[in-house]
Amino acid sequence: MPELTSTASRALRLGIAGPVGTGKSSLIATVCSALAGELELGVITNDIYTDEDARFLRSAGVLDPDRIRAVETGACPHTAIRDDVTANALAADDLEADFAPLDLVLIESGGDNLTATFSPALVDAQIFVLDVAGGGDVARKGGPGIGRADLLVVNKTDLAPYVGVDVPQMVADASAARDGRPVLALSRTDAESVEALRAWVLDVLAAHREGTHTPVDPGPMAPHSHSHDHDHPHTH
Ligand SMILES: Nc1nc2c(ncn2[C@@H]2O[C@H](COP(=O)(O)OP(=O)(O)OP(=O)(O)O)[C@@H](O)[C@H]2O)c(=O)[nH]1
Repeated sequence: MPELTSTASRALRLGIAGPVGTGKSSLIATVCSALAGELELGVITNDIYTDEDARFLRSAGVLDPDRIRAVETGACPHTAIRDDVTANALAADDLEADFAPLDLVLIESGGDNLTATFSPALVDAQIFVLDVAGGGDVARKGGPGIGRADLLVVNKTDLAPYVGVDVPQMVADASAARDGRPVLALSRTDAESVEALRAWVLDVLAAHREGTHTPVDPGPMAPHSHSHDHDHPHTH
């Protein structure tokens, strides 16, 4: 049985979760562009049956393609980040062994559900990503990731005028749902917001290294069913 790396000595493991299409892969590309000059980075993607997200990130040219690994999760992508994290933990350990010493490993969830969260056994901190195109109301509806992820990102703010969303109101609603935990309005086209994301990541990394950062469990996802798995439709 391979020995898992101790949390004290290893890279910060940062999970990125959120519904399909909210911009998780793009956010990872943005973080890599912003930090690749100063940190040693690795990326793990989770897809149901493909390595599509890993291929997108490799083609983005923001990181050595060998530092981007794909975990194919099968029918329940949230299981691999929450219930049995072995495949992801081993992929992170492999990346760290191959490119030692790494500072930061970003892990993208498969993201088929509004309430998917990472286990604190896999990641030290997690970002939950919403976008303005999903509507201003979604932040108010809550859920474990929206309520208790270490950072909530309201993404694609450049699209707000086109979808009729009031970004300050959406951020205020999200902040209220989070009891003051941080909320960041982000667009990859807004340099100031990208700088704020970079600063947040560096703050968490500094706390991780000092041993003052405590991983938090946002809580389990809501009961749900999988209709996309035609051979084995199921609820859990
Ligand atoms: N306008 C705008 N579009 C964005 C931004 N970030 C991402 N997108 C676009 O949103 C779409 C989805 O982005 P992805 O990064 O693939 O989203 P994802 O959450 O990784 O998607 P899945 O992996 O399918 O769950 C793509 O067309 C991106 O180009 C942004 O800041 N502004």
